[in-house]
Amino acid sequence: MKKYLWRTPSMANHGRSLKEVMKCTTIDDVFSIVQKVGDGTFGSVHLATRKDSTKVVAIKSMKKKLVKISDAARLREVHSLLHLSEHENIVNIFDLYIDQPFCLHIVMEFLECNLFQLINSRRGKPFSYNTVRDIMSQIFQGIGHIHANGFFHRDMKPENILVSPVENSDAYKVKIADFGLAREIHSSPPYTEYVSTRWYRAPELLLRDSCYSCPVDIYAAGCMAFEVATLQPIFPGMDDVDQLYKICEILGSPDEESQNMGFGGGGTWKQAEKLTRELGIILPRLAPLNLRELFSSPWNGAFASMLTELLQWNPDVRPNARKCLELDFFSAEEVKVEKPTEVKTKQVGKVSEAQVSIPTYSFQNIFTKVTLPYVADKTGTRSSKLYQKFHKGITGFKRTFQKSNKQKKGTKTPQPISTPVDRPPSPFFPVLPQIRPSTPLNLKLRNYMLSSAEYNATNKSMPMFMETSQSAGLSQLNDKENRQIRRKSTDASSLKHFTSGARKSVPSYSDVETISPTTLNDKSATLRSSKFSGLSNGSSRSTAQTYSVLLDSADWEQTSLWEKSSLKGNSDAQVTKRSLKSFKGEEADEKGENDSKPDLGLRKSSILSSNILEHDFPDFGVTSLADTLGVPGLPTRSDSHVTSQTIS
Ligand SMILES: Nc1ncnc2c1ncn2[C@@H]1O[C@H](COP(=O)(O)OP(=O)(O)OP(=O)(O)O)[C@@H](O)[C@H]1O
Repeated sequence: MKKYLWRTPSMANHGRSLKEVMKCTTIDDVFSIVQKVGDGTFGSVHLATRKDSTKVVAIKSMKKKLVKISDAARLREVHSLLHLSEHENIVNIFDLYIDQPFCLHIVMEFLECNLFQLINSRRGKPFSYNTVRDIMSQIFQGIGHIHANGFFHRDMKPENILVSPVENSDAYKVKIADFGLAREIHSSPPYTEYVSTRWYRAPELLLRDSCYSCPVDIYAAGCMAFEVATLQPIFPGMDDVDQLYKICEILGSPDEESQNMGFGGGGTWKQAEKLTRELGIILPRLAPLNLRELFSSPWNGAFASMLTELLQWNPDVRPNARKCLELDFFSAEEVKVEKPTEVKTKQVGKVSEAQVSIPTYSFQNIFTKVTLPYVADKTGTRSSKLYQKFHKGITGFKRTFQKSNKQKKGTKTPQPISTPVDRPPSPFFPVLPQIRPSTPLNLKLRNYMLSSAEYNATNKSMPMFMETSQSAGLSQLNDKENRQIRRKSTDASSLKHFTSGARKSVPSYSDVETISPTTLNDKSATLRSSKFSGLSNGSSRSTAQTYSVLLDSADWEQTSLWEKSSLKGNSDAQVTKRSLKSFKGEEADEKGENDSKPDLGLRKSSILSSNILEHDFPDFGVTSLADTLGVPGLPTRSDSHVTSQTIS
């Protein structure tokens, strides 16, 4: 069947409406598809060339078919693209095409990779101070333009920032892409509460405030600034609860008492109390870490101050994009550094008694154990290589694999480290093994786990994170299925409330609920009691200690092996697998019930809440479960959770 296309007139003049679409020829007549360069929740992106010229473009083909042509105008992405004027830090759109079964194609300028791929390609080698500044400045200029045009993006994350190296320089051209969630500032709230990717989700979104606006983009930019400088995410939460906990650990809790216990935290935010009460959760009371103390020079100056400004709990006090560009970080004179400055962090001294232990926040640790057999390019310049290869007519790029100089004769060639399962290998850069993020939480959890083992050995009950007996916490807001799961778990359990301000006996949490494993009559109880039976008697302490030592060693291969063997013979292996599948939303997918991929994070959060074990010990629980199935047990970046792309 011959497919016809409709296309808009040139997008050079923005502000046109889709009524002007024109019927034209088939897409194959216009473009030659070279290869796939990206795959997101809503669209797959291909590198292509126009047949009538050598022009290189990227074509994003939306996965969901339109029912009728006019539906295209209702898509957020199209709506915002049609209304945004051109800007050098916003990806430029050339044309929109709709073919006959009403599939929408967005033809746009092609950039070599996204910021996440660029960060990965650094293989642990930090960008220079000036490069970080340049990248962030372009991001803020782009955000400023979006906001000035009356929109906010709502899904700022490294994957949605496109980057191309500038020829003959170590600078990058940076452009914001993916307006699939963009919303008009002056549209009336309430807005969808569940938007944006978790790691970059602002506190107001995490706490389900339905009246949010541009500051969500500023907060996300703050998270990205940290990531560009340190090459690792600042808050890699495994679910929404874990996300909030990680934020509290670094920014301190948003109440006055906690903020007064340290310096340079995320400030106070009165609204948090109301929102948490409505959600039925209690935030842990943690003192802030002083971001300035985390970094070494020159990062501990204007850069750390900028982070403190951007990552504020209260959205109303976060600076707008224009003010961000006026911050010292951008206005200071160029920092002359011969070599890229490593973002080294040092151990922070005790801030207050409220913090049981303040961990060493060392970025160095996570890089030392990883062998990296891939090389990107001997010269380090990628742009020219890409275009050279491209123009020679090579349609696919093979990753180069080089023998290490240090390799001894006769030893085996190191094998490439497998790439993360949720991310296709980048065609341009080597994809590095997913490096286990290291935040203070890991260490805290270790301490918590050990102390909990000790605690449980005497009390024979498990602490439950953050939920009150009256509420189902964050999970309560989720879909019917999750409410059922929650009810099952709550009904079956006898919840007993006890408060313990003594964080030394049950570390990390101020208000803790206990739930007896013996009274839980569901799968999660079986799972949990079998999994943690070890922790409540003497022998299991050594298991926890072994695990702790392994984690300390940062030898993830050994740790993973140990985790696997510790699960061996577990009669609940099937339940475990099912549990993981359901938290990944796979069961629903298999049944075709999860078409629009709604609320995976909440689903996960909810199921984790009902299973409790992963909540209490994310490292212990989730990593083991995931490794059993052969998938990385890390919080994944792939969960961009949105309910709908159409304008409601
Ligand atoms: N213009 C472009 N040039 C090069 N690569 C691109 C371009 N646009 C998108 N990509 C690549 O494709 C990936 C997916 O694109 P995009 O984020 O627009 O899709 P999506 O379905 O909206 O994703 P998400 O799951 O974040 O909603 C990006 O992360 C990027 O790597």
